[in-house]
Amino acid sequence: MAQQFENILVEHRGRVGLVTLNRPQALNALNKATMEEVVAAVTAMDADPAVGAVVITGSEKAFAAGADIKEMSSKGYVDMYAEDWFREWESLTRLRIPVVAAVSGFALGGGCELAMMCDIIIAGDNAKFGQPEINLGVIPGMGGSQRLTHAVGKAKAMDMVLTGRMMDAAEAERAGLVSRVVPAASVVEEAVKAAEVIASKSKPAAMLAKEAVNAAFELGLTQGVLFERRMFHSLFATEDQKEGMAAFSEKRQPEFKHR
Ligand SMILES: CC(C)=CC(=O)SCCNC(=O)CCNC(=O)[C@H](O)C(C)(C)COP(=O)(O)OP(=O)(O)OC[C@H]1O[C@@H](n2cnc3c(N)ncnc32)[C@H](O)[C@@H]1OP(=O)(O)O
Repeated sequence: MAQQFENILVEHRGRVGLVTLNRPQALNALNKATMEEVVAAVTAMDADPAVGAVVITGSEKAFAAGADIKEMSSKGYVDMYAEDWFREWESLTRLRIPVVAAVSGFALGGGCELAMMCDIIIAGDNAKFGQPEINLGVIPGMGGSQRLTHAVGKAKAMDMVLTGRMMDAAEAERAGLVSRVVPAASVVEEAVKAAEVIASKSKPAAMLAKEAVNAAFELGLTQGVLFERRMFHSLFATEDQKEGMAAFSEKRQPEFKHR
């Protein structure tokens, strides 16, 4: 049963939390109220032992067409700086459970940046990614210049950020921005299936796997490999490691307790 908020829908499908952006009149443009609702919903899911993974999605026409241009157009520098616009979004990058973005249609500006804050992007074949802020006389402000460059490299990131052009789903997959492309009509179903697979694993292992992969963006190779090894060692303190390895030897499926 979906719970309806002003700008989002929240539901739980087994161990998967599903957040659907729901501002169709503005192509899911990310105003402050939407942002607050998304952050509150996913933060609650992150803290819920019964949730093993989260899916964030939009509509078939738009995942999100960016930050809400109308909301910020009259702001001045002091407003933007003093209110530290977009700082709240950073909490999404501190979520410890895996997050899958199911992207159909437009994922532009803040919409593309929101998708890139997720751990996996599953794109519908109608998806269009872009950082068109240059057309508005500004630049990305929610991490786009950094995360896009990490994802697709300097050549494509410069092309997109400087020209404002959109990348379709096939190009985004070739460039390494998205993990999979599926028919647009089944993007949520496919993302939930992927999230269900993740949520069926040992939760401590999945959380540490996410932390280890993300460490590759922050640490050098030697430190990153050491970090991974220590995390690997730490999992031998879990019941799930005993269960996973016993299940292998006994030729059965593991029953993880997420402990
Ligand atoms: C995070 C940072 C730092 C910055 C940003 O994200 S800035 C925003 C970047 N995004 C954009 O520049 C995209 C803006 N939108 C478009 O270019 C177009 O809407 C479109 C290409 C995505 C779709 O065009 P289409 O003709 O199909 O639809 P529209 O009639 O243009 O839009 C429908 C409805 O939605 C409103 N809309 C769309 N995007 C935004 C937005 N980012 N902020 C506020 N409102 C938006 C659009 O105005 C229209 O509503 P009205 O008919 O009431 O004007």
